[in-house]
Amino acid sequence: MPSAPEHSEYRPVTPIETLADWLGDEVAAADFPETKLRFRNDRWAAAVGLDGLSDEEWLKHFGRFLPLPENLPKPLALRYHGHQFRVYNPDIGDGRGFLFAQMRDGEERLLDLGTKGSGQTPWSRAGDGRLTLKGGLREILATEMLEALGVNTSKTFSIVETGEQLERGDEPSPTRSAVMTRLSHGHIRIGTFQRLMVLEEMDHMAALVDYCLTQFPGPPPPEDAPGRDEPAVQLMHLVVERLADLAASWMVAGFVHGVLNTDNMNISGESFDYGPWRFLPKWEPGFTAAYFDHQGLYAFGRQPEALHWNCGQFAIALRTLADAPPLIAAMERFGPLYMAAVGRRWCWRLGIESKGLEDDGRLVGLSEAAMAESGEQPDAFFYRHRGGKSGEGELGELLQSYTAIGDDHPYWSEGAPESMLIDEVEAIWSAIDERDDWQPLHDKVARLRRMGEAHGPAPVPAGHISKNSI
Ligand SMILES: Nc1ncnc2c1ncn2[C@@H]1O[C@H](COP(=O)(O)OP(=O)(O)OP(=O)(O)O)[C@@H](O)[C@H]1O
Repeated sequence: MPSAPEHSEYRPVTPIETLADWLGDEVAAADFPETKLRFRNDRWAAAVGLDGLSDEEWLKHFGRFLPLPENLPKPLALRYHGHQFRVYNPDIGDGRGFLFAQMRDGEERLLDLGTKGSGQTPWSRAGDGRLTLKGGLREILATEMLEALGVNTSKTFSIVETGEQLERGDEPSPTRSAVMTRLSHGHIRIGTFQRLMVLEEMDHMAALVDYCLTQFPGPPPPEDAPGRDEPAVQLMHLVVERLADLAASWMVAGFVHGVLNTDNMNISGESFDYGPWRFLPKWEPGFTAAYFDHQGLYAFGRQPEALHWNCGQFAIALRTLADAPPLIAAMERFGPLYMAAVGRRWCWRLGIESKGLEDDGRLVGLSEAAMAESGEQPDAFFYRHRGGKSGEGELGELLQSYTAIGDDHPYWSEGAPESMLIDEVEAIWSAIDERDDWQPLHDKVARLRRMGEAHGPAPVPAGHISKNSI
């Protein structure tokens, strides 16, 4: 069973303070016409000592963003650039969000509370700075499902409905508005580094490398890695390790993120920004989530390559601080790390003990072929084969050679796996939209958390922080 952090004391800290002058711009939250509490993540609130807040206090914090945290004078809209669908865009940045507060959890890990839909900033361009309620709902569903499937994801901490009518091209409009608060270890993106490279702010880049190494620590590079004493090289290795594992975790979850731009890549390795995401209805590498992804650039099966490409952009930014060969050596680890992580996580989801790269790789390949041929929905496949059960032919034989980890959670014998297909997402939204009925959402979240309990913690790369330890 995952263990809860030792204590739950809320201690505001702002290690970002020393970088704030050049990393962001102070902004104010929008003055919303109303604030209605729609979702408070009490599980994670307990982990950071905020579960004692009354609903009224909660709304003040996460609807009005008051009082301002003691050490962070004002909310900070963070500056960044990024490659969007491989085209460099220097005009982005937090256009509808800001860093609201920083805390440390019971294990001294940094946690950020960031917002989405909290109003306009210097980076809003033509945007209204708002988030739709449906967008907020989709963030809850994606993060809860992914957390239960062992993905290192940001957490949806709060959704407050804000009483505005928004116009959107991709939702029937006018549509309801919301402000979200997101909990994650950090909000430093690959695009944050790209911006510093383009603006030739080398001192800032070095300071940001130090910040990331200190706040999101991990193991040192392998013994034989060239340049392993260089901070930039160390950070490169950590990001390669994290993103290889992240890519693997999405594949094992059957998840298609949809928008794998470099501004959506967190240095902490956490998955975040859930827009047009989908879970696979069947095993199909070409399955594309975003209606605007006409080339299928971020299709399900291309996600590992997309993250590898993004690591390349990170290396190019760090090239201003380090030589190329050590950065290339780090990049070269992505493929093998990804393969190992897929095998490890595949076995974890099947409830069997890993047998090492070769057998696990074969198991993954045979499973993929079986799903592709039968059209079986991936959640159903993993559930049916849990503990190495079932399976015909070569796959069945191989599965039988694995040792089951032994499951005693009732979830595994109820016969019905949880999934998160688009029809269910739309049905949950319809209940809210048509009848203001939030019960289907709360029921779904409870079932997903139960599935998470049944799975237990996923294997993560050695020495890395994982926030799914509640
Ligand atoms: N309604 C909006 N108003 C202002 N800016 C917006 C709006 N929607 C998106 N943006 C900005 O467009 C860029 C890309 O949007 P994207 O959807 O990737 O980010 P986001 O979802 O707003 O934030 P995050 O990446 O933190 O989840 C970002 O700079 C974002 O702030």
